[in-house]
Amino acid sequence: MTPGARVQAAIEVLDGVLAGAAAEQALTRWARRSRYAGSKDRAAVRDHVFDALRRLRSSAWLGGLSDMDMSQMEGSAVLAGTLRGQGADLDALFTGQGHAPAPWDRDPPSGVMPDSVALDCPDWLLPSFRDSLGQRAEAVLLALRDRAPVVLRANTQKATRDQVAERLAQDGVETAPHPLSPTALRVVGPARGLTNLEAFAEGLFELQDAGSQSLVDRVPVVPGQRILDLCSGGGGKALALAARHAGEIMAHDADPRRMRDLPARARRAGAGIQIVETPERFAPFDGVIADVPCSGSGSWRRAPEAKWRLIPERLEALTTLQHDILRRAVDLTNAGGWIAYMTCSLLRSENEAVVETLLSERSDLRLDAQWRCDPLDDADGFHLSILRKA
Ligand SMILES: C[S@@+](CC[C@H](N)C(=O)[O-])C[C@H]1O[C@@H](n2cnc3c(N)ncnc32)[C@H](O)[C@@H]1O
Repeated sequence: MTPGARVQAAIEVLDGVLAGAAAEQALTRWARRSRYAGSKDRAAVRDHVFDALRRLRSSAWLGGLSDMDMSQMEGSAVLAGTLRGQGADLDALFTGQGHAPAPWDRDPPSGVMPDSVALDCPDWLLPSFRDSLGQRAEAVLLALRDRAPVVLRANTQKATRDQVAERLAQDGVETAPHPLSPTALRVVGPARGLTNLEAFAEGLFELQDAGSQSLVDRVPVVPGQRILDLCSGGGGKALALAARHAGEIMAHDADPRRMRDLPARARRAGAGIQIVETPERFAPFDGVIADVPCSGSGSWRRAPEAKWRLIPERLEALTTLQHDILRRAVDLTNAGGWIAYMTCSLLRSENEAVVETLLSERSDLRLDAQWRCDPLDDADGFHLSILRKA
């Protein structure tokens, strides 16, 4: 495909996303009906779509649209604005020749771009970001407009981080140690096809953000403890814990389908993780990880459409669920045990506020530690509170 044809394909995918389709599904559907597209074409179209979604509001503005709801935007204007923001030569891409889009001549609106447009933040969320992050808020919002780094977790159950780095180097993948975790390796340069490597099949590494690894590093587990991962999903946290904990680890999720990859991942990693349907039957636990569902605002670089789909009612419902799950985690923990409350959110209302409410309700709990990171640490945004039950 020519560069212009890739842009046109991305515009069509974006139009679907703006009309309400999930980005991954819209991309898959396009790839299915575009058998002529090779892997480089698919990667280029994907990059265009995700670059545009990370900077949706400012791109629409730069493409000549006034500030408007995403459902009213046109993919062509959004992508023209994204490319304009990247300094691309629009005349060379929007040629109207072959499969390339028609020439683009709309200028950005006159006047100053409003703050929330320039920061690519929904209006209603900007005060919460400022309240949650203080002086870091604007820099973090700007960082959320860029691509996330690709970071691996060396599976230290099988090899040291240096050995994994060396093995990857032999396969042409250059990495550098990430300062946030002793298991984290940041991929330097192109990062496609990592999961096709033999080193991956052998369980030498997993893809996992450095912040996520650092959360698990900070869990106060001691040898022999019996641990529950209450919201296990694909098992990212449970697998990271298993690499450093020789003790029983159980995994649960309200939606068992979310755990379907966990047995294969655990086998590959050489980890023993038991999936349990009713954790209460095995309670009490020495430690419970509650990696609760959240806005995902800390990982909007990886799932940028979530930023635009979040609405106040959904955030409120999530906060209620977070309270409920944390209460359950406390009930599942034995006296003297710990609860690790985790989110990939940057918002106080999902993090400190949830923990403060619980502490005000329960006199048998104390807060042992709190930690957070954000994209300015070269990681996704995460929160961790370690609670101890008396
Ligand atoms: C942030 S994700 C977990 C990510 C996972 N721990 C990892 O590191 O890969 C949150 C998970 O919580 C699950 N969940 C939602 N409501 C729940 C509930 N009431 N109890 C337990 N799990 C729940 C969701 O299905 C989702 O898989």
